[in-house]
Amino acid sequence: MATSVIEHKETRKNTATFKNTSEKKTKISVHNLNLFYGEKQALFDVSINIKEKEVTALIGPSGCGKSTFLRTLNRMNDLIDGVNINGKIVIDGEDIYDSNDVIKLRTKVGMVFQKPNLFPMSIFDNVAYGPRMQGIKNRAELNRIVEESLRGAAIWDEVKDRLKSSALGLSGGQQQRVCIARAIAMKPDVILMDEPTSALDPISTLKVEELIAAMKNNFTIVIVTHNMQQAARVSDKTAFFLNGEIIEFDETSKIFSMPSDQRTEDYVTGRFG
Ligand SMILES: Nc1ncnc2c1ncn2[C@@H]1O[C@H](COP(=O)(O)OP(=O)(O)OP(=O)(O)O)[C@@H](O)[C@H]1O
Repeated sequence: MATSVIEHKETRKNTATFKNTSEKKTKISVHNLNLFYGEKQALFDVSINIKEKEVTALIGPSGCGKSTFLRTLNRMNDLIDGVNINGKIVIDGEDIYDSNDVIKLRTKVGMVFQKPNLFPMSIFDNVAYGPRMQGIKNRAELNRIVEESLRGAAIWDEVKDRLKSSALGLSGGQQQRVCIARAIAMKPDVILMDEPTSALDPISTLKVEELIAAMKNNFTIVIVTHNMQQAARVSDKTAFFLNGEIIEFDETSKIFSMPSDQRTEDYVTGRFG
């Protein structure tokens, strides 16, 4: 009898612990977001809560608004003429469109693009570029940040003996990991990735995918991908976009095995897109 009470208590304790660790904080909260390129509406009433330290994949056919949505999260669309946005994007409790400090926002929400876009300078200078722009001049401090960031991007061992060489001499896959190191060097909370492996060979793709999986311990990651297997491999949650709307957003395992909407099912099973 006594044993069964203890067992019961143990079970309850374990359940409570499990519940606490599985409830992650919302990092990015998007409410009724609409975006127009001039007259043309590209996003329709998009609402989504993105959890901290998870990987969220954005999938959907070409032209459905995935990249447009991704770029709203660090206001990259502000750079495009004629863009109009309404709705709300709240990161850590602040509406990002309320502040004029876009530089602060882009420090907190970093970005990695489809093609590696390193500067024509050394590996070291590429990674140190952002911290230097922030005013860090101390050599030891810069050395530490560069090493830490390259380690964080799982490329330190490959480049540690050639930090002074041109970054453009690296392979495409290595360049993309240095781009990730360059993003990490700014100590962001969130990293946006727009099809980061679409220009890479399968082995480099695998390395970047492994890296993304490891990075979610430290960052909130939102990734646009056309590759269904990639979304299934790296992400915790998946949002399916169609014609500028989110049709379904759920656990990745559910989206790929038991989606609620027929259109999601048609897309993930390759019936269109
Ligand atoms: N700078 C722009 N000016 C005008 N229209 C744009 C601009 N960028 C994107 N669009 C339009 O907005 C819609 C959404 O495009 P977006 O690039 O966000 O889609 P996507 O889902 O990321 O596509 P893909 O998978 O092909 O990259 C498309 O109709 C596109 O033509």
